[in-house]
Formats: sequence, C-alpha cells, structure tokens
Amino acid sequence: MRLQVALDVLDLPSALTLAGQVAEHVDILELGTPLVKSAGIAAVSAIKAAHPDKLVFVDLKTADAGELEAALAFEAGADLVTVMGAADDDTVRGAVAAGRKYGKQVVADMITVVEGRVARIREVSKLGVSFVEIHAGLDEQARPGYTIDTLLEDGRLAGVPFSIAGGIKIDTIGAVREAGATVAVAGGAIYNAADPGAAAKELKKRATA
Ligand SMILES: O=C(CO)[C@H](O)[C@H](O)COP(=O)(O)O
Repeated sequence: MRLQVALDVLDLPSALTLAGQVAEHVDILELGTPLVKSAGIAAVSAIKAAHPDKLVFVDLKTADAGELEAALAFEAGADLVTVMGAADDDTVRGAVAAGRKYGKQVVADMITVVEGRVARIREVSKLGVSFVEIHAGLDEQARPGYTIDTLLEDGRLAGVPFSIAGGIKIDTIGAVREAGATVAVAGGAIYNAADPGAAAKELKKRATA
C-alpha cells in the first residue's frame, strides 16, 4: 500500500519544508485544498520541481467545471487531481477527459457522500476515475464517536480500487492496509507530529508490513 502525505499547511514555504522532511518515506505528496486556495496553483509547480521523483496529488475537490479545473492542475505539473464524487456526472466526466488528454490520473473524493456511498463509488468508477478516495473530512472527524471503520467497510464492499483518508494514525494504518486500500492518506498524523519525518517513516513501515 502506498503512503500519501497531505500537506495541509497554508503557505508554500511551510509546504516545501514539510515535504522535505517526509518525502523519503512517502510515495505521494498531496497539496491539500487549503494550501491550493492560499498559495495558488503555482504551488503545484514548485512542489513538483522540488520533488520530481514523487507523484504530486492536487486536492482540488472540484465541484463544477471538471475539465477546466483538472487541466489547470495538470498544466502546473500534477500527476493526480481530485474531483468530488458527489459532483454532477458530467463534472466527473470532464475531469476524466482532462486526465486522458494529459496522460494523468483523476481521483473521485467521496467526502460528504455517506448515504449510498458504495453505490456512488461504483458509479463514479464507471465514469473513468483511476480510483476513489473514501474520505471523512476534518469536520466529520471532529464529531464525537467518529471512527474510520465505516470507511474501511465501504472500501471492502465496493470492489474497486480505493484510497482512505480520515484521520489515519499509526495505530489504524494497519487496518487500512488489511481492508485492501491501494493508498493511505495521512495529514494530521504527520504534520502535527513532533518529528514529521519519523511519523512518516513509521506509517510507511506499517503501510507495507
Ligand atoms: O482532504 C483533507 C480534508 O478534507 C485532508 O487532507 C485528509 O482528510 C487527510 O488529512 P487527515 O489525515 O488529517 O484526515
């Protein structure tokens, strides 16, 4: 299972510092949505230039104009870009069309889709995304009683390639691997750690155990 770090910081210098601390232990560097909104699409080019050997994932969470937005990220150097799984089918199709044009990958972020999630995962997979990200966002994670278990259960049921994001930690990444995820996305477990490099190293060890 590959490990993706979500660079959920708010400026490019902080993102470059964090990426430099963790890159050797991760497979995919993700520019989080707040970073792209704060630093702009040029941040994609800067991260790719600093780490040309890493896949760069741009979490646009596109809700409309899928082809236009995905193309912006691919032009800037993205290898993968997200479109909302909850978006209109034509928005997903548009992002997929841009992915085909640039020879890059589109991921459907299933954030906000809770009821009927497995059915929608199968629908967006048929629209041509490379994989789906089964995702509980930061606000959902903050609610009392949140666990990652329902994400993992839907991943097992869906029968298509999936990643998991939703507060993955050192003591839960093993379950993500056992559920069959192709990618584990970790943000807070890395950027909030006293030593982000050591946290990423331990997550990668457990991701591949
Ligand atoms: O996309 C996101 C929030 O919408 C985060 O980047 C994703 O949830 C991973 O971060 P964490 O491990 O802290 O949940």
